[in-house]
Parts: sequence; C-alpha cells; structure tokens
Amino acid sequence: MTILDRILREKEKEIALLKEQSFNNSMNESKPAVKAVQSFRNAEHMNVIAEIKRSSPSKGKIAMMVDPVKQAKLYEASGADAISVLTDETFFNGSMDDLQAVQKAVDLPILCKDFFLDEVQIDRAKAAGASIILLIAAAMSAAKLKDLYQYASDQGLEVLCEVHNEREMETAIDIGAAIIGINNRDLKTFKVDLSTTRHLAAMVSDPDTVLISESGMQTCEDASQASKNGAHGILVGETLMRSSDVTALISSLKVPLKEGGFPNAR
Ligand SMILES: O=P(O)(O)OC[C@@H](O)[C@@H](O)c1c[nH]c2ccccc12
Repeated sequence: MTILDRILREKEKEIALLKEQSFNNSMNESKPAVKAVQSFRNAEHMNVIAEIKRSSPSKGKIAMMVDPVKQAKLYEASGADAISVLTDETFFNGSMDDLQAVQKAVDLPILCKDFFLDEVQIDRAKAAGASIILLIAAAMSAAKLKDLYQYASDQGLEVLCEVHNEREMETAIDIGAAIIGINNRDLKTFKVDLSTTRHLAAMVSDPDTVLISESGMQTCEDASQASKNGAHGILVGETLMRSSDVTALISSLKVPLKEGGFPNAR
C-alpha cells in the first residue's frame, strides 16, 4: 500500500466523523473573497504560494514548533501571494485551527492543503476561512474530481487542481481547471523531479490557465527554471519553513515571468 493509499484510508474515517457535524459555511461570506486566479494573472513576477508545514511523511519533522500565525504574517510581509496551510493532522501535524488562525491574521488567499474526497470536507474548509482548496487528481476518479471541482466552485471557492502525470493533466484540462498545480513530487514514491513541470506544462494550450509548479523548490534558479517551463507560480513548503531569512528567500523566488506574464492581463 502506498502512502497516498494510507492517507486516503485515514481520510475516509475522518469524513465519517465529519458527517456527524454540520458546518456553517456562510460564516466566511463577510470577508471579501480575494480571487487568487485574478491576482496570479496580473502578476509580472513569479507568484509565490508559501506553505505552513510542520512535518511530512517524506521528510519527517520539519518545523514542529512553528507558530502558524507568526509564520503567515512573515510570509505576507515578505511578499508572498497566497498562503497554503496543511490541515491534515495524522500525517502532516497540521490542523483546521491553524488555518482558521492564519486566515484571521492575514489578507492573502488561503489554500487549504488536505486530501479532499467529500463535499463535507469542502464545507468545513470554507467554514474555517479557506478561499482555495486542493483537489488531487491521483486521489480520485475523473468523475469525482469533476463533481468536487463543481461543488467547490458553487461554494465560491477556488480550486488548485493537482496533477503529476499526463493522464491527470488531461483530466484537469478536460474539466476546465483554471489553476493547475503540477506536483514535482510523486505522492506514491516521494521522488521529486523538477522536469515534471516542463513536461506537463507543455500540454496546456489555454493561455488563461494558471500553472503552479509544486514541491522541491529551493533556489531562485529553480524558480527561474519553473518560469522558463511555463509556470506562473510556485508552491514552496520545506525550504521556507527551514529558512532563517524568509524575506530574502521570497524576494529571490519572485523572478520575472516568461514574456512578462499573462498576455491579456492588466
Ligand atoms: O515542501 P515542498 O517540497 O516545498 O512542497 C510543498 C508542497 O508542494 C507539498 O507540500 C505538496 C504538494 N502537494 C501536496 C499534496 C498533499 C500534501 C502536500 C503536498
């Protein structure tokens, strides 16, 4: 059984418990929704989605003692364009409380990074203040991905649709995903290969699609390579969590976008 299988099995248990609760998902309505897709398209420099990540199955402990609110404020003050909060407890030591606290403390779009398999998880993420959710193509059928994408959109949430091979990319394109995340890490083997972004970005022909290169980003050379390969954003966890100078790191990652960014923006 792969780690992804183990995580998904755990999620099924979590979903059964969540179904016994109800979530007031109008709670978040008063805060003006910052549409990440629009701000990403307006950028001339690499969009940086900065992640709060205490630990992971592949790397073990990364920053167990992090104060998520402090870290998120530092990300925001350093020029991050969105914040990703890992909310899975069992495998990543995160929590929905982290996300809720972060959302209250910053004005940036907040990505709820979890393994979504059911609408009830989307309701909970929205109630906690998420503005974007992650849908991992490798975790479900194409039909399910489409249904959850639609459900999240109907709730006013944005979706980062994550792919890591050609078949998943075809599905993401097929459902018309506005923001596609190309994961350089294979969730089944943990192997990181930055050329995954080049390979899969080349399949996208819609000039309005926002492409995010995810995982394994360490240096401004990596960010430049991602830009050359067609990415408009990068999702960075471990390197930022371990950095002693987050501000300098984020500013070095904000490299110019290929051809100045989106042709029709601004
Ligand atoms: O810490 P890294 O290598 O910078 O990676 C961040 C992010 O891409 C990674 O946390 C991630 C991408 N997709 C996921 C799906 C589930 C859990 C985690 C992830």
